[in-house]
Amino acid sequence: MNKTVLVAGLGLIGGSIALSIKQAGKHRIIGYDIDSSVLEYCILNGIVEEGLEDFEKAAQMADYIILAAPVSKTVHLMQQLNTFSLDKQVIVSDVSSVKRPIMEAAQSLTSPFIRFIGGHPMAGSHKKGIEAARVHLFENAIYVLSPMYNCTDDVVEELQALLQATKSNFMILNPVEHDEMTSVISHFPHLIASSLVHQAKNWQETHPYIPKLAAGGFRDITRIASSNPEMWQDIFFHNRQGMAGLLEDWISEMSSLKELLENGDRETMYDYLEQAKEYRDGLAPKKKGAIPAFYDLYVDIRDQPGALLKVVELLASSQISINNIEILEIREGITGVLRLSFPDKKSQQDSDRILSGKGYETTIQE
Ligand SMILES: NC(=O)c1ccc[n+]([C@@H]2O[C@H](COP(=O)([O-])OP(=O)(O)OC[C@H]3O[C@@H](n4cnc5c(N)ncnc54)[C@H](O)[C@@H]3O)[C@@H](O)[C@H]2O)c1
Ligand SMILES: O=C(O)C(=O)C[C@]1(C(=O)O)C=C[C@@H](O)C=C1
Repeated sequence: MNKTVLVAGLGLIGGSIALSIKQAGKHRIIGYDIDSSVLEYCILNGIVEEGLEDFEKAAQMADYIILAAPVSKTVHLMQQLNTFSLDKQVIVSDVSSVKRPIMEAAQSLTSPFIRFIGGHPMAGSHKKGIEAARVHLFENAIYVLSPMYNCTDDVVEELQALLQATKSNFMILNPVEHDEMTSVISHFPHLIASSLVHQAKNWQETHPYIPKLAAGGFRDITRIASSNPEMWQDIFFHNRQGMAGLLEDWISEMSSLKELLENGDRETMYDYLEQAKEYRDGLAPKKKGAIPAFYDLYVDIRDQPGALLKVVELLASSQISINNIEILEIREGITGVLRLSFPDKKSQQDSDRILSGKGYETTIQE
């Protein structure tokens, strides 16, 4: 009989994990969420086989539990789990963006039936909720696991076998290493993105055309400021010491930059920008990591009605599969460029050849 996976918290992340496990077809999936309309949606759309409003009952049915609520709520769910009467081993994991509070809560788990392995899939979106869940969300992403001391290798391997359905790449990290690195590469950039938006908003009071001038650059660097405030305040709260430390670094870096600007030192400024470019270019999507491993091709489709359909048809007729399509606007409401993401370099290059052969202006993302 198939083992049962309980996903508790069926939003963007829990929903995406449930969808990928369901697609792999090896487990029975049940769901628990504090919001009954989310459970209804999941049942209606076949994301879970059963939705339960009683967490204890759901936990008793499960062989695996994935906790996918906001960080504070996940800590609370872990405390609840510890009081439940369980009668068989259950492997429990979470998806929280901060690991220290989770692993501290894990140390207080006294139930002999629970094996806890912290988890964090390093992919997501600025969207929230079950409607935003996607089966391929974690494909090629890093999935961090932090096993508790009482987890033997076979328990970790068993969880990995389940999460293999997400097609992500596992990395074992301790919670301290995890939090230090995600602070730099995920949490702090979010804080800065929000602060840039506030700066623009303040300037708008005296410069009313600011929003009209907000072009690609501002939109790219502030996309994540459109994320779920509830989730992010929780992350910042649980990682407030890390954030404060990074803010100190940042303020000192900004002071040096200010000096550089005031001194009009063009050569040093050039080096500063060049070094940043080199490092950023080295994070190219094809290198697996925080940025998903896709091979992108940009196709100019301005003034070409029906171009999306034509492009897809051309590639489909050559049996090329596309991982993702995004229509990038050159200006608000004006379609400019298609970003096509492919699973491998060959598909990217073949598509480039086919489309440029048909007169499309294409650019490969290096
Ligand atoms: N959004 C991202 O990009 C991202 C990426 C990786 C990890 N995470 C982590 O994933 C977790 C969930 O984030 P999300 O983006 O899926 O949020 P979300 O808002 O899309 O979904 C959260 C879900 O949890 C449910 N929920 C809230 N409290 C609950 C409780 N006490 N019991 C059961 N269900 C409860 C909500 O009803 C909702 O359906 C967070 O811990 C976050 O740190 C988020
Ligand atoms: O792509 C986004 O919008 C995200 O913010 C995803 C992102 C990140 O890369 O920082 C956000 C939080 C997570 O815990 C993991 C991934």
